[in-house]
Amino acid sequence: MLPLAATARLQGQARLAGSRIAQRIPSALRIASAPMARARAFSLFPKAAYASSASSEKVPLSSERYPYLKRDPSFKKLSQEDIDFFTSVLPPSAISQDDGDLEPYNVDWMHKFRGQSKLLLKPSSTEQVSKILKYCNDHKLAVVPQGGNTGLVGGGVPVFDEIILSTANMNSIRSFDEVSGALVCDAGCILEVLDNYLAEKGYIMPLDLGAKGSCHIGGNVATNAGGLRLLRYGSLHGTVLGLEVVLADGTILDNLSTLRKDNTGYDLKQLFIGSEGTLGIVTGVSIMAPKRSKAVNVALLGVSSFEQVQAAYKRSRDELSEILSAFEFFDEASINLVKKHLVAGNNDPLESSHPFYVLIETSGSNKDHDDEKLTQYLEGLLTDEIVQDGVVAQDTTQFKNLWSIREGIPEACSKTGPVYKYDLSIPVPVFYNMVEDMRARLNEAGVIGEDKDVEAVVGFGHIGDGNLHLNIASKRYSDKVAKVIEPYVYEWTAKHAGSISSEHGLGVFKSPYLHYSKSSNMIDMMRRIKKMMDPQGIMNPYKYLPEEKQ
Ligand SMILES: O=C(O)CC[C@@H](O)C(=O)O
Ligand SMILES: [Zn+2]
Repeated sequence: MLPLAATARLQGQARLAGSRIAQRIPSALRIASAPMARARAFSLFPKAAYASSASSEKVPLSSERYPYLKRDPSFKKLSQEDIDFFTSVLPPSAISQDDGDLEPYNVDWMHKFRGQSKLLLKPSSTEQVSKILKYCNDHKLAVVPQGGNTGLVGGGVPVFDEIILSTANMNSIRSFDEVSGALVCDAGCILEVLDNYLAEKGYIMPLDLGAKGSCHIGGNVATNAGGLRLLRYGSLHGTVLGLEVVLADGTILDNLSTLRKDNTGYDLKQLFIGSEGTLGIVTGVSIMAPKRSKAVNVALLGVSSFEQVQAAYKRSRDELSEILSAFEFFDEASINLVKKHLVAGNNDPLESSHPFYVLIETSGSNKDHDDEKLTQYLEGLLTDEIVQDGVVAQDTTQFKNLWSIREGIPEACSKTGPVYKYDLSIPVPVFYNMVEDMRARLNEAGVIGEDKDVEAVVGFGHIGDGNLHLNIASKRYSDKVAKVIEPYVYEWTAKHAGSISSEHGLGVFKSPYLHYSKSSNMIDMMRRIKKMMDPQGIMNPYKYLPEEKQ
């Protein structure tokens, strides 16, 4: 078997019969270094943190954009007495009433949602969180919990004058068990910091997101973040072992268990995973870290149709199943935006453009074995003309560069202005019909183009998780555009028995549409749970559950 380097550049040769494959590989060998040099050009943009470069000044108030939202008059307005109480609990450095300080906490990173909070609290212990919530509950002061503020549905920023309770000062690792891999940490630990800590010990965080440099693990849990390797490690509903949560009335639910198996009573932690801060604040997390793989490979492939993307995925499950750790796809419109907005020059790791791209990652324990498996798989795809072209990363820099293209898509989409973002769970065979339908609808409405409201309609996502990301990158908000997209996108999803949010959650953006994915009995049950756990409704109001019709 040829070493992996031999397939560093895989050139599709449509007329090549299977028996002549051996002749093709040596020719691939000869050009192995050239495309990788091009791939290096993709390292030019920072991706350590999600950061929007545009000014946040022009972001309209959420209450203006969503006029149906009305401040609940039963919530108390802040008084000096309240400030005096918080000053007795927290040091001065952990309290801010300054509009300038509050700006990045009032506005989400996409610059789509703006709240009007006048108070930011940054407790550093669970006891402080408990005292704050008890006080807020007793005085009916509304609270929005906030982690790294990388959410995509306006769930982590206030709508009106809710007090912002940030977990930024709660960032200690409490314990790590090097035998079982159980990690216990504060909610405000940054995902990437945790992953780097575990890397030194030969472990890995079981989730990975483009926002890893900024997002907090508590926020990940509260939103049930999915990410790039859910295919391999499963969802947080499986990997979280225990949680410490402060309830609305200040009660501390201490369940930072590190047990893998615990069959005693209702599994309450599951209720908080994905509850978006509406039932309580996650202050501590216990999570199962898997062993870090010793051999990791990444390949980027150019594919001519979405049918072929599916064929490549199906085959990867047959041929790479035990080492497959990510299978992502994106369309040409996605890479075009990355090239236009994030990469200097018009570099491309592949020789020419393709309608679709697939990024495959394998993570195993035996490099030779994995190289051989991946090589066989890629050769098969080429022989059967499932892919047209491809590169395999040869070192860590190239590995990062290839991932940067995929991880850079959300940032590239937001470069010219607001993005209409949809994260849909729908059957993979109809994935791309959604994107094409939407493109056709917007074209027909005459809103796509250079001097029009919409810059591009892009489709990408986690094929292995059945999760499509549909992004409509725009230059400005427009009612006309919004009406072409919604409620069509939700109706279409419901028609295909899908979910209107596969991983980003509901927040303020999707809560009115919950009925497209959940029955009225289920929504009713959710309301009852909310009322039982937060009878005053102080926890992250105006979000998650649709407004109750009076
Ligand atoms: O911005 C998006 O629509 C997707 C963000 C994230 O879930 C991703 O998969 O990159
Ligand atoms: Zn995603």
